[in-house]
Amino acid sequence: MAANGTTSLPIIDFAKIIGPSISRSPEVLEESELEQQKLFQAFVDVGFCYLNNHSIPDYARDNLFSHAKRFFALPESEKAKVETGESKGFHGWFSPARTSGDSRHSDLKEAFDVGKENDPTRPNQWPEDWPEFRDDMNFFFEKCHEVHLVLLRALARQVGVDENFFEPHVNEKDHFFRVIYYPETSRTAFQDRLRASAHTDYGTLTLLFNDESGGLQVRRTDGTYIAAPPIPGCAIINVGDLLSRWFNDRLVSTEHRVVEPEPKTDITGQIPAVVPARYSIAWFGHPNREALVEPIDKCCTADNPKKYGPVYAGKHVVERLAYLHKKGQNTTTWTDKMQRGTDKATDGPAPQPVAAGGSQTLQSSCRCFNWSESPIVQDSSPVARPSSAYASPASRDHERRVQWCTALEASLDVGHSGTAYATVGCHRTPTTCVRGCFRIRRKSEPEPQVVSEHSTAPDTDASFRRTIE
Ligand SMILES: O=C(O)CCC(=O)C(=O)O
Ligand SMILES: [Fe+2]
Repeated sequence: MAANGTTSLPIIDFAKIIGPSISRSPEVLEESELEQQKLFQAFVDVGFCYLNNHSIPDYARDNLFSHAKRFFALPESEKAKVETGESKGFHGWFSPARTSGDSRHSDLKEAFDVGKENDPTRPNQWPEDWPEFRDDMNFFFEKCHEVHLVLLRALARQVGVDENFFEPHVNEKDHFFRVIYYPETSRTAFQDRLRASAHTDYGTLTLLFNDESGGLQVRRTDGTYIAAPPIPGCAIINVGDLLSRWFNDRLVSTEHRVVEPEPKTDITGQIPAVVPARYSIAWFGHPNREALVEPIDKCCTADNPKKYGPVYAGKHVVERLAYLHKKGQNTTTWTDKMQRGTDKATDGPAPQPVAAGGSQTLQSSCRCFNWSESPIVQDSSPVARPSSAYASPASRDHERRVQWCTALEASLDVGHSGTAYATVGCHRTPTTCVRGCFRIRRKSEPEPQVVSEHSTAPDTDASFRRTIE
């Protein structure tokens, strides 16, 4: 399935958009306004564009490509030291094994994923003794955040809302940043598999930086794909599902994929049997985990009535990441099953009942934080666990506990507001609570019930039962 067709994605000039930050002459203002309209229209028409003069230095991109080459060339045993997973906050090395949900069709790739640095709820995992890798990724991460903010402001203006509308919803920088490696592969492998199967991105805007290999394709509304080859100096920007939802689908979150690059003959005139490796850098802008994403009123009209209810960004993203990790990298199944438009639910099933007593039976859909470990989501299986598994060392102080509760709420309950609850809790005061789990209730639920034999005192600390609006 070779990539073919020429691109018709619009090229947007970022320098024009930010022109008024340098000069407020009428020409510059007008040029900026026109370019912002062009950006908006590109996202209405195809959900993708090239961004020229994006202000992120070439050296920063090149540094990341160099790190990526070195990282992915490490022995598996080294990469495995920072392997990702749900319990690792989805940060770290995404191994080829993780793409083998169905090895006949799984993607031909691996990746290295990080979020913002110093996130207590989802710490990044970095390879040892390699501070430049960390620093260069973090630098790039911040630059992308800035560019993305400018673009969001431009988009907000186009629908007549305050240009800072999105800012408070993305200021936590809960973004997802990945360098991707598509190994050298035989051409025949592409008969059954792609480098990245068709998917939409999850968040606000994605900033994509490709090497020269090619192979990215973007789906048009008529179902055909067009090639989006790299253009020197340009990033590729596309709309994610949550931004599309905010705009009530006026902006489209478009399926895309990475296929076999256009075959090139070698000096003997033959098409080589092997396709060289490909690298790319993908920065996925995400709303804050607690952001409630709901169509902007101005985008809901008689012609385009409101299509979605509110959804927590964290829920959307975490569920999709979990799905990706469980099923392998081939996300087509998700796209089929949870196509935007059918994934409208805002509330999931009621919280699972939990057995009280010396051991807690956790339903498969429940998740639990383990207080004795760093505050990251733990998968819990439907097995009885001794309550000691959740015992929190008494030495942990109140502040840490509150921080942990907030983290839990943000990345677990909000992240799984439809399906997963931290169910068991001691609702005693933080100073006397000796257990690591507690229950977060949604506003629609009754007051938390005391379910543990430890919970004889009333819950007096609001931080333990912050209501999810
Ligand atoms: O590598 C690419 O060009 C595209 C990657 C992509 O679409 C993704 O990871 O979401
Ligand atoms: Fe993508």
